Amino acid sequence: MKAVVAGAAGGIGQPLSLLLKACPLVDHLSLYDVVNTPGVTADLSHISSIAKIDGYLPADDGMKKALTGADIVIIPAGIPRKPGMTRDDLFKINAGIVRGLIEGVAEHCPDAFVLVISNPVNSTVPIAAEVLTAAGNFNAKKLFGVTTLDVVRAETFVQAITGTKDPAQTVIPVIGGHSGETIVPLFSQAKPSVDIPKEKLDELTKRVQQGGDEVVKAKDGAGSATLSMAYAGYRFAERVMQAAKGKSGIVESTFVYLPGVEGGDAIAKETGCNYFSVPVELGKEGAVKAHNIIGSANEYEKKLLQTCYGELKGNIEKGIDFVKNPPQK
Ligand SMILES: NC(=O)C1=CN([C@@H]2O[C@H](COP(=O)(O)OP(=O)(O)OC[C@H]3O[C@@H](n4cnc5c(N)ncnc54)[C@H](O)[C@@H]3O)[C@@H](O)[C@H]2O)C=CC1
Ligand SMILES: O=C([O-])CC(=O)C(=O)O
Repeated sequence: MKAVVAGAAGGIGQPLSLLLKACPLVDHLSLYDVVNTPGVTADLSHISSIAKIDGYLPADDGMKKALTGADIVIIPAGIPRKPGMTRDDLFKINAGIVRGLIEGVAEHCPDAFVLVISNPVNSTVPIAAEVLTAAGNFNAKKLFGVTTLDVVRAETFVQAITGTKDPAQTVIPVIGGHSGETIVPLFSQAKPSVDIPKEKLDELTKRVQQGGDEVVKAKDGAGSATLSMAYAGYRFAERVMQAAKGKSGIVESTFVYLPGVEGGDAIAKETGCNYFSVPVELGKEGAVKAHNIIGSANEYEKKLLQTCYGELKGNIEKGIDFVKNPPQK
């Protein structure tokens, strides 16, 4: 299993690379960034784990060297938010960064699983799909927008109510997109079920929707969530790798191109969105089945979903348009 982190020297990239270096599922870890990869690579190379490690800068065909032979590419490259910004404000810079990296994926490792962390995820995943389609090798089963941090936050924040010892034992689907009101936690579908007092539900839901803002505000100009994102990104990557190696029964909420995944068409029809985060069953080939749990949402959640659809559709169209009608320089 060769794993690549693109944006490896950044706030997310470094701790994510650390977790992957220590992961027994990874045989070879390649780091890619436009700055500082030699230092991060040298540092991690002293860790006595299985994974062999190398790192590259753009010079001397660095992207090609990093991506060639990759089985999984995780992308946290791009600028993070500062207070007062929305994720959509990152589009101008990050859209081009993701497009460039995905062009590299299409050329050097078209069969790899691709996990997009770079914001705005609601638009960068459609960008990735369009670039891969234009290159003639888009496989929707292998392209994922990483929305695991929303799930991790829901698990964590609900603990104040459930009082469970281990928050990760409560599974809460978080569906929709990855920004503000497009993030829809379905606490009614928690397993085991949780009983949330009516007066606390709104506050809890908003905290999950605005979890990113909470960290941006606390970091006060020094960026957004990096450590919790590295944890969440690693958790999702680990599950994709476990499924690829044959482990069955893994289901994770992730942002996928619905028409390309079994069971996705009905969800796309119902939501009017071709890209949506839903619980997805993972297998050797990637996303093998999208679970439609929208019908089970309660009235409160259905209202949240109605708000989600309109904004998400606009974000998706913006990403598609960026590739189909590139802005003039
Ligand atoms: N999906 C999610 O849940 C989350 C997404 N994010 C997003 O992740 C992205 C990264 O955040 P941070 O690590 O905090 O930012 P950062 O600025 O600390 O790191 C980004 C890294 O990307 C590198 N980079 C820039 N252009 C590149 C290119 N063309 N090729 C390779 N590397 C390139 C930079 O040199 C830098 O090292 C942001 O867009 C942020 O909004 C952050 C938290 C959660
Ligand atoms: O809020 C941000 O900009 C970073 C992010 O996506 C998150 O923490 O969920």
